[in-house]
Amino acid sequence: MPQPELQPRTAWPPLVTSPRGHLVIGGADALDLVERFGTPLYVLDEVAIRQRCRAYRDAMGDAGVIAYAAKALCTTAILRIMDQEGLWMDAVSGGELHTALAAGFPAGRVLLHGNNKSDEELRLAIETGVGRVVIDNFYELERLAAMARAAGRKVPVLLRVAPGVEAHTHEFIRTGQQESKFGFDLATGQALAALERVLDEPALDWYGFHCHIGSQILAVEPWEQAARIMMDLAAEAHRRTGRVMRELDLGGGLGIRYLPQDEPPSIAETVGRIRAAVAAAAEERGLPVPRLILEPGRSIVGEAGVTLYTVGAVKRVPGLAPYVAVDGGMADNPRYALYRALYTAVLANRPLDEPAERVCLVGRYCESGDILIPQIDLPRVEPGDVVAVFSTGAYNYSMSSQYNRFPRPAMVLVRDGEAEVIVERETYDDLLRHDRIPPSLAREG
Ligand SMILES: Cc1ncc(COP(=O)(O)O)c(C=O)c1O
Ligand SMILES: N[C@@H](CCCC[NH3+])C(=O)O
Repeated sequence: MPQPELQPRTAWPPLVTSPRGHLVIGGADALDLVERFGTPLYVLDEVAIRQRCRAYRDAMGDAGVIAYAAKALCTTAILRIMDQEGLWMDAVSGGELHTALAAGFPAGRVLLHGNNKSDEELRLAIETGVGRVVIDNFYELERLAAMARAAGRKVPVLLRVAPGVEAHTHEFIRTGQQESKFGFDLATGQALAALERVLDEPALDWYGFHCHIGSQILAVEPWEQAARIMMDLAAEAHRRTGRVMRELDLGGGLGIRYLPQDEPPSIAETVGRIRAAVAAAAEERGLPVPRLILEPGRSIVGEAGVTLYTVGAVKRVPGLAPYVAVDGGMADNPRYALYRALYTAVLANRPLDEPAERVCLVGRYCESGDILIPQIDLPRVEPGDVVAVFSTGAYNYSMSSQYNRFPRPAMVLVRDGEAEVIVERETYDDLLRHDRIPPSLAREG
């Protein structure tokens, strides 16, 4: 049988090894983490997260604010870090807002998103005084206005617009196209109609427009294009209403490195070029430069995360790439199943060994699509090896499930070799927490 040509061991992520020859994450020996906390284990490098927060803040300077998109990874400890780093936060549900409040995150620095916000969510936003409600549609606009009036509040708002920018990313994570479910349509004039309605409403305080073009974007041009489109809208709004847009929110979406060959633009370059594009577009249209808001999620926490798994069964069939099954899978990382997203990995217990075979890394869920990495070159894998999958900090835990009744993994935060649990490993009893056997099913006798 012809053997595939194996890729040499990757130089990225820069592999740091311990004196025992194991992978080091945030100064900690990965095998020590496994011994203490078990697998599967989400490991987050605190220093890497804080560095990215600072890179964003430094690049933004006094031009605006960075609102961490909590959908990428939302736990109280993570939001505490975002608060300490002086970021705002983008919450997309009552649950994320509740998590923020539980973490002591100031409501005044929260933006509330959502294309179908419930009355309860709008009420919570009004009562807690969130910094901005990003209105998505007319139905929400009228309900928010009525609730704000009833509460005697003036609610600060942004209007979300579908700008018609096509970002080159998976269609399921593209959001800026005209036919998107999110936001007021630009082409048919709905965005301006919404603005006129908001300006008529004393209980709503209009700050500006918002758009988000997609996620895992690896070029800056789509934001530059969005900046021009949104400033055209601001100019038209000014002509029609005489009102100046004070803020422009261009959403999140900067991509990260999942594979060695991925080359996302840096945070500094991305924010610098977006700032320049907004300033130039404002000047060309004779408008003041609006305060800029960006909402990065993945690019803050994605590369800071590594998931550790223990290898169990290895199925070797002549003529087929071996299946290497680990003790997690699509329920802790559904991104291959959802988007065919690719990852890279090493054996954490011997990361410097040269690859010896091309394997398919699968999970333990009862689905053939339960694949973590369809093809990866690894040293000859044995049961008991520990696999480290890189760049799992974003949209892994936040999209995890208890499918097949496997409890969710724990999450630890590491810094300078010290590890602390920030999400406890779920137990079998946790799986039963919301189950009820109703009286009609109670056993007789
Ligand atoms: C409105 C909005 N803002 C911010 C984000 C964060 O995106 P990312 O994690 O790609 O930076 C998203 C998700 O794509 C979003 O829908
Ligand atoms: N969940 C997606 C990104 C969608 C972001 C939310 N608008 C992912 O894992 O890539």
